[in-house]
Amino acid sequence: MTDVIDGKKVAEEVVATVRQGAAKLIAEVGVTPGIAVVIVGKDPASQVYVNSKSRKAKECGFHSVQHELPAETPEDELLSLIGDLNADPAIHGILVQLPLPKQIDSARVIQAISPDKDVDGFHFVNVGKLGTGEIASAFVPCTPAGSMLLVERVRGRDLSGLNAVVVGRSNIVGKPMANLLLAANCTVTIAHSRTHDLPALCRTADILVAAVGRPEMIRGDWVKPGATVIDVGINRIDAPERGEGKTRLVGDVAFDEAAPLAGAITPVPGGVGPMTIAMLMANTLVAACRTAGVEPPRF
Ligand SMILES: Nc1nc2c(c(=O)[nH]1)N[C@@H](CN(C=O)c1ccc(C(=O)N[C@@H](CCC(=O)O)C(=O)O)cc1)CN2
Repeated sequence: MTDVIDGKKVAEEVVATVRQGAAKLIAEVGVTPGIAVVIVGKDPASQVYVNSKSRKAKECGFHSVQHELPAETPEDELLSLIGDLNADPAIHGILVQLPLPKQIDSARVIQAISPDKDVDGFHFVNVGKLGTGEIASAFVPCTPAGSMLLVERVRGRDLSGLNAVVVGRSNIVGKPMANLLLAANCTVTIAHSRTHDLPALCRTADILVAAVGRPEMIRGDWVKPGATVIDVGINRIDAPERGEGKTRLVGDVAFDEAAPLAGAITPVPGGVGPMTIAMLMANTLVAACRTAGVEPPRF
């Protein structure tokens, strides 16, 4: 029987551990984990995500501040806010919601965040630590960190001897996910739009990670029987069968075709997505623990 991995449930478990860890840090050391969530503009999906992040932070017992800046905010104004947050001792984690409006250079903004407060794990220092296997002291990007936790639930922490194929080479998901799988001793291939015979390559994967952003691109006959399939895609498509103008979310994997072959598979919604926000809370607690010189819980 295929195991449909319940990302919501695992995310709730992570959040419960964070809540306990935060309560302990507050009670024993007097340090309240603090997060600043920054959004520029009014992209509706981004607004939903930042509101969820701020709400989840409060649920965890964090000090949480949300900065909502107008879409036309100049880059130097955002950089100045980041400078203030870097200097604020009550803030341990800074999150700038992506994408940013086009007048702002996202790379410059990310590199302006102190690596010690970079709970998104996008700063070169954290990218470099992950790439060189210094994972214990890095902040790992939330979506791949959460995806890895789901893989571990199915396969354990040591993935020696397993072939992993990551479809997608983004800095936010594909590359860090490949590094995490490599650190767990997988044999890893990163595939992308120029890869030849992608279906055949995917059929070699014991662990198949789809992070391409193309609705249902990965078909059922691309999946090796028994594989663990992690679908990172969140694509909104038209759903006329639900009524005029209706839409629905699908992943990068054709779930109905892939599920009968897979040993375990994440659904969309309810798979990797909820893990992203849970791991942001985990990274923020870790940031606060490091500042306080306290050992953080292991996730
Ligand atoms: N600074 C960042 N920006 C963005 C990140 C990020 O990690 N850091 N990731 C994405 C968006 N994102 C969080 O920011 C995110 C995406 C999806 C979900 C989620 O829970 N999805 C649900 C479905 C939600 C829905 O109904 O629309 C699911 O998959 O079950 C959480 C967070 C881009 N920007």
